[in-house]
Amino acid sequence: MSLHQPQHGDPIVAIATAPGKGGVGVVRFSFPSPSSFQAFCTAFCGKLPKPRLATLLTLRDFDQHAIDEGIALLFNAPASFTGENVLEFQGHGGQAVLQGVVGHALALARQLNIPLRHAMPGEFTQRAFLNDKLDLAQAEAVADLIDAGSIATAKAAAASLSGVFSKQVNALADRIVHLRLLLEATLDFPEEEIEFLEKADAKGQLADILNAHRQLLGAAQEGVKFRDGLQIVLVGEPNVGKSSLLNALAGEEIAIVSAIAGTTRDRIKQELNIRGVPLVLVDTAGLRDTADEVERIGIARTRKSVEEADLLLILKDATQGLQDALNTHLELPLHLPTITVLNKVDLLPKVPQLLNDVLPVSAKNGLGLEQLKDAILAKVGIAHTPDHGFMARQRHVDALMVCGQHLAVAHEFAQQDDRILDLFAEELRLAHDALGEITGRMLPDDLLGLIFSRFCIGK
Ligand SMILES: Nc1nc2c(c(=O)[nH]1)N(C=O)[C@@H](CNc1ccc(C(=O)N[C@@H](CCC(=O)O)C(=O)O)cc1)CN2
Ligand SMILES: Nc1nc2c(ncn2[C@@H]2O[C@H](COP(=O)(O)OP(=O)(O)OP(=O)(O)O)[C@@H](O)[C@H]2O)c(=O)[nH]1
Repeated sequence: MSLHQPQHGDPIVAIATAPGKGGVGVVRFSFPSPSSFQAFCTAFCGKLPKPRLATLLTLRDFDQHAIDEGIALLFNAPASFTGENVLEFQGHGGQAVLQGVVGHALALARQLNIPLRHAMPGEFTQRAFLNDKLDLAQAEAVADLIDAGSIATAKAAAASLSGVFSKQVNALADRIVHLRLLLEATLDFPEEEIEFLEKADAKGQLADILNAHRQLLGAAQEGVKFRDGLQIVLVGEPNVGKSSLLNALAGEEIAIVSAIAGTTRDRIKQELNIRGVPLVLVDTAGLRDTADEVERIGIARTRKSVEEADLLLILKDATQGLQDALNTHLELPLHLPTITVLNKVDLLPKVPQLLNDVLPVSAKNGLGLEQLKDAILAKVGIAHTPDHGFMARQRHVDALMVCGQHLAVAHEFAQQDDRILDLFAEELRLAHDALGEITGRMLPDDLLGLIFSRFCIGK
């Protein structure tokens, strides 16, 4: 964070590629002012590169020593990612080289009296948002795409980035606006209001809106699961094969995220994905009493994830029979969907006929695992294949919930025939505003700032 308040009007620079070594690394600049952009590019590149044409050049410091050889790519406003004037330098992917490039750029800008500074996290995307290149849900999808831990999650985020989610939000908003306009027009002619509204089928329109809202909310809730991972709680006596099942489920599908250095790995939480849907398996064996302070914190967290769980997997040992009582000291939420899994059926002479919701598997030889995966996704209501879903955040679901509450009140008003049209209209306005929070049309600046500050630098 810089000491002074960052100005949206400053030119910014950042290394756009991930820290570490890579074949190629990219330094990206965004300039609001075309004149300082031209002055800077000419000095920095030795000549002004042609827009959108890869230009090979050697960057030199003030003593004419080479800093790096690379490719410059220039985009004039507004046809760029940020909507401003953008210069990219694609150099060699080492931190010393790239930091050298940035350092030289800052020194050169100082000499030219151009207030170039390091970009804050998310600032490039924030500018794209401010310049109407992306709406807020799309900008958030940029961060989610980068964070995606599986191809399926990445596809869902890419769908949101391309506007699949935003389009549906906007379509719903348009329908509400249409009805609002009708109501406003009617308000001016109170004598004819009832007849007028009946003719225009205001109730029918509202029913359609409620329907569209319900579908969008469902899809968004699914989208949140794509993003945050489904919480699955695994319970079972010692030795029934919890670890074995986990490994078997993980197989080659173990989440890419868990391999990223720096993501803290709870022993009792395992991230994996099933058919590309991210899951967090919470092993309740970790929920024992302990005097250890750190462990206690971990346990408190685990308890919380149990409370928020989407599914309970009860694992039993087939050689022990189904009868044994589940001895768990956990108070498990009763409303949780449950699947009982009978493990080690390979040890039985034949696979038993079982009731619904009890699945025979063998973690050892893989029997029943595909059915278990189907059952898990079905139980938690992931109906869409990742190819058709989009990614969403809890923030979006919350806004859709608020929208739904206002639509429900509007619906009640619509059932009454006396003079409450203005209340009906007001509820529609509030429903509409809630949708505006998703696309960023109705969000205060500080909240916007908070959302973008969670991006990585250079994004
Ligand atoms: N080198 C490079 N690769 C990148 C990015 C980048 O900024 N630089 N991106 C950064 O995230 C992503 C691509 N996103 C981009 C989105 C829009 C525009 C752009 O220039 N848009 C203009 C022109 C559109 C056109 O030519 O069709 C515009 O919207 O007006 C560029 C990149 C991933 N790859
Ligand atoms: N035959 C057979 N053995 C299994 C199967 N699954 C697990 N086992 C064996 O059962 C034993 C216990 O398995 P684990 O996966 O360690 O069980 P756990 O529930 O994680 O055990 P705790 O960590 O003690 O709670 C091991 O010897 C496994 O090889 C199975 O499907 N078939």
